[in-house]
Amino acid sequence: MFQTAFKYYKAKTPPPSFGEVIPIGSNHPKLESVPLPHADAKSFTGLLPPSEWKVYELSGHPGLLVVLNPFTPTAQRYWMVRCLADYPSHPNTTNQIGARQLIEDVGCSWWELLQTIRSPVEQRKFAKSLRWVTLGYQYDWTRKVYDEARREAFPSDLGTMVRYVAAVLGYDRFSPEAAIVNYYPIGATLAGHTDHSEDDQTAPLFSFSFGQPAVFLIGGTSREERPDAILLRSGDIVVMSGASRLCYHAVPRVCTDVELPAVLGTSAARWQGEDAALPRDDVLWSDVEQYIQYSRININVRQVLKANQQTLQRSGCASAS
Ligand SMILES: O=C(O)CCC(=O)C(=O)O
Ligand SMILES: [Fe+2]
Repeated sequence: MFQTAFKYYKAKTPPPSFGEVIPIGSNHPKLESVPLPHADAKSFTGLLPPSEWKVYELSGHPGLLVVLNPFTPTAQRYWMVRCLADYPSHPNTTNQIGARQLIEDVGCSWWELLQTIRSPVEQRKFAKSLRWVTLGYQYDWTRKVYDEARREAFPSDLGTMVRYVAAVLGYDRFSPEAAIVNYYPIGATLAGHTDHSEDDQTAPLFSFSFGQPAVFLIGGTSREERPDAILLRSGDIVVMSGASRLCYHAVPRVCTDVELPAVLGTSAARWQGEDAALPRDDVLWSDVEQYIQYSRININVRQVLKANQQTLQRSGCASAS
């Protein structure tokens, strides 16, 4: 059932109908509003006051929470810039092995390397080939484990923001220790999987989406269960907690607004406006904006260790899925 839905939403011809895709923030019968445990929390720069957040639980998927974009446009740009200009830098690992060595040898960032490519065609090709960066505990994709020997500092701004969001949602003890930043050029997909490499599989996953919209499939603990499809747009947050923490999920489609019902408006409205401040003055917003017009970025944050656990248990650890 999961694979059938994945193939349906991935298909180019014929393209899928979005009729059954649940838009966050709508009056959809499957979106149950949940009251915030800490709606009175004091505000945090770049986020709306929690009393204004719209938080839902997806019916049939207990623990699967979605927060309608609580970010200001300036904060959206801030996180996009961090994901492009800062995070793909040494010592973080990226999928671009060749570039990774160059970045380490030359001591530049991925973004700086991108700017040195003069041919627009080659530049876009290089930009589109960035698919992931790991933060904090670096993930070993081959062995499907985190590596105690490669525990890097978790970016403090991201850690602070995630801890705040977690606390507002009632997860005061959540500790951000690893993140996978996923980069999806339009048309890219992420196949069905569960995330079970963490020693603590009870702590929720926090997933932040920026840029172009995506269809996100959430199923059950087996691939036989029929998934639901939700539409994630820039700034939306997904929390996989409780019974949904170990459920199958996938991203079968990253698209542009043109493919979506017009009532949803334009994604760019979520990151345009306010002052044009950027976290770094060596980054041109127009370059970031160009990238984000054909891409989605997802920051997927995990707690790896159990409460009071100091280091990874080398023996345990997860097998592939
Ligand atoms: O891109 C997404 O929304 C999901 C990413 C994901 O599931 C993962 O990184 O494990
Ligand atoms: Fe995942």
